[in-house]
Amino acid sequence: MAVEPLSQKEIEDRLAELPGWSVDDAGRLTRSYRLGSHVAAAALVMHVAAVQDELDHHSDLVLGYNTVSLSVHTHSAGGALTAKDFALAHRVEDIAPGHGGH
Ligand SMILES: C[C@H](O)[C@H](O)[C@H]1CNC2=NC(N)=NC(=O)C2=N1
Repeated sequence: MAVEPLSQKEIEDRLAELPGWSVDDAGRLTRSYRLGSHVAAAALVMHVAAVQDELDHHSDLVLGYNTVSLSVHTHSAGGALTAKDFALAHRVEDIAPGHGGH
């Protein structure tokens, strides 16, 4: 089933429920987390990767020094933001605190 682009209003409403997340200049949903160590950040990357495979929806996931950054849009919707991007963001929000991510 095709996934539809969200309207600007829908994006704004969904962003309001995701503190820390924003839409970047390229129109991608993005957030960076800070963690207690580089290994803790790497563990979060692995956990997010597993969630992304489960959802069959994948962000660009960047491991830095004690940081993890995600940006995501929906390739199959021509790079628009869709409900799939926000579903992934909520799942990441659920797991990040368990790794000390904030
Ligand atoms: C075949 C597979 O379902 C698709 O390529 C999936 C995989 N992960 C994806 N991730 C993202 N971000 N957008 C997509 O459209 C997408 N499509």
